[in-house]
Amino acid sequence: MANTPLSAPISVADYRARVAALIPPTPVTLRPVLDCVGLVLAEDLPSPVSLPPFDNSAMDGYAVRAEDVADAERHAAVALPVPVDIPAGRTDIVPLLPHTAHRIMTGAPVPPGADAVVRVEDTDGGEQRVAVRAPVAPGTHIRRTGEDVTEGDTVLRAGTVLGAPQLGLAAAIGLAELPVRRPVRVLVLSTGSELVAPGNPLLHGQIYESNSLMLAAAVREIGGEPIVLRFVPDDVEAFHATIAEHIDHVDLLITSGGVSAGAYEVVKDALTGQGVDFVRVAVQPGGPQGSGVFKGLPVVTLPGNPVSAALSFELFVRPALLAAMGHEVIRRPRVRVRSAAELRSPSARRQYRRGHVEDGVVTPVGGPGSHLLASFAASNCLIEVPENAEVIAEGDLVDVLLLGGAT
Ligand SMILES: Nc1nc2c(c(=O)[nH]1)N[C@H]1C(S)=C(S)[C@@H](COP(=O)(O)OP(=O)(O)OC[C@H]3O[C@@H](n4cnc5c(N)ncnc54)[C@H](O)[C@@H]3O)O[C@H]1N2
Ligand code: MOO
Repeated sequence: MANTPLSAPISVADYRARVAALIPPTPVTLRPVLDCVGLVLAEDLPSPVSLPPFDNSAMDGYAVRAEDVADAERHAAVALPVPVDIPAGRTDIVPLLPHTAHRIMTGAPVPPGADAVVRVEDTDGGEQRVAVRAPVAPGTHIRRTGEDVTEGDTVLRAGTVLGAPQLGLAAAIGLAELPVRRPVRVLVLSTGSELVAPGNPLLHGQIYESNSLMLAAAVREIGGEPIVLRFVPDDVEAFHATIAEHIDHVDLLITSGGVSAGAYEVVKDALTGQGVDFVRVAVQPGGPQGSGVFKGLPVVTLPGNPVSAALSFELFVRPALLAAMGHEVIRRPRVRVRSAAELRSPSARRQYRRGHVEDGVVTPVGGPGSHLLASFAASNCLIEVPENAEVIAEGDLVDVLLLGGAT
């Protein structure tokens, strides 16, 4: 039985801060480079090597002294002996003697004594002797040591979000593992006796369970590791038994459903008086919320209506999880655009409507109902109607949060 009275509504900002305070930063761990995609670097990285590590050729051709081929022309080639062949990967050093050429491949070390590379296209391609048909200026087609990175330079700063170019750079300076904040581990649990796992037949009165999958996907989208516990029935003992075995291995428990004012509010019944506070946030959808620490485990209980659950995750949980993983940018991009339609919102509550923004104009998608998941799935932004606005007129400016996704 749910019997805790709901307290006065608290603001979106205050509730966001409350949830953020629940989830401490994850520990720093060393992970193989490829397992760091999307994670945040925890320490500055000085490069142990220069890049390039040695002067090397940018072209397949011949390493020469520029002065030896200064008179070369298309119809008056300069002929030079080719005593040495330098494929990429050759590690011994054979200096270039004046009036000779070394055949050299892209990426191979330029021999001491050479100051330019002639492209093979500007020669006859000879192997013992080469006819050079064009002059080159000193320095031509040589990639200098340290041109990209100087040994000891900080190449990646703590706080960098690691994508493909950053991970490529880490490998290029010889690192196999990186210090990162490990992904948050989030237990996702849906409740509700009406819920049926997708793939099974439905009886009248039942619906498919979708919140656990949606919330787990949202955790994964930001680089977290969800563990989905498919719904438990509206039964307090089953709820406690279900989470008991995971409680020591996760950073956060997210539940959906069972937090409003009805008679079978299992989440509320199981967690009231156990470190979790149930409150009302001045937002629509997503009003009924709960959060706290249960037996040492941070818990956020989201309302069950699918759009309420998704939006609550978006507003309160997502920024907290991103911050715990070391992200500095934890909010969605916000832009101010014109509304293509009139919007009505309850007073003293911030409303988030689903919308589609394009070319500076946002068009609402679907109504305000928190069961309208298809409208959410067809949106690319959230329209933020402030607490003090009950009507947004067509053509008025509104803030939208860019979600990406549907275009
Ligand atoms: N008398 C009142 N009734 C309600 C109030 C209220 O203030 N007074 N608040 C409403 C609001 S707002 C919301 S939001 C919901 C929140 O209720 P619960 O968190 O207890 O959620 P449920 O009742 O369990 O479910 C609500 C709705 O969502 C469907 N649902 C739940 N879980 C899932 C899931 N995992 N996958 C798909 N769909 C799910 C469920 O079948 C219900 O239709 O309470 C209002 N009522
Ligand atoms: O606040 Mo409920 O979360 O609107 O649907």
